[in-house]
Amino acid sequence: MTDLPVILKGIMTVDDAKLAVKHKVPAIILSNHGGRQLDGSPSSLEVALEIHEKAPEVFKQIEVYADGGVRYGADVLKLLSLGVKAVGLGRPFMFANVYGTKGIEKAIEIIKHEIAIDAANLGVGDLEQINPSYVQWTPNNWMG
Ligand SMILES: Cc1cc2nc3c(=O)[nH]c(=O)nc-3n(C[C@H](O)[C@H](O)[C@H](O)COP(=O)(O)O)c2cc1C
Repeated sequence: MTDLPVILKGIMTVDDAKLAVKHKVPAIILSNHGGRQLDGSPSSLEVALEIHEKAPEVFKQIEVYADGGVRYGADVLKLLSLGVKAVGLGRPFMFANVYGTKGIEKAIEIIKHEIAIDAANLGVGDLEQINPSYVQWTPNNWMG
């Protein structure tokens, strides 16, 4: 076994997020595994929004991370504003890797730049200060 913290990836419901809190899991990753498994499954942003609406305390009780479909700085900011602590990107780096290390470095540079200018345009000088008031949320249309 390992002494490293074990966290749960693939959380897709409010109830499962609450169960993770109950069992004192150190962190969860909201993820539909890049939407590759189940066509029509909600995005991690929609799941984050549902947690924000139904059990916002979860974001304070446990570290919540998210991945899936994050492509632009604004995608990162939307997730962070809901209380997500860290965001993952999968395929963008996989594709950037066609150009090797230089491609990965360029992809990091682009997303960092987008996060910075989008945060500045929002008037957020410090990402620690971002919160749900920065986004006008619309209802989640997922009917799963
Ligand atoms: C080729 C490929 C294989 C993957 N295999 C797994 C896997 O075995 N287990 C898993 O939890 N997620 C897997 N994922 C999902 C990633 O871990 C991650 O959640 C996803 O790629 C993030 O979404 P994005 O690619 O839209 O950024 C895979 C993704 C890709 C593209």
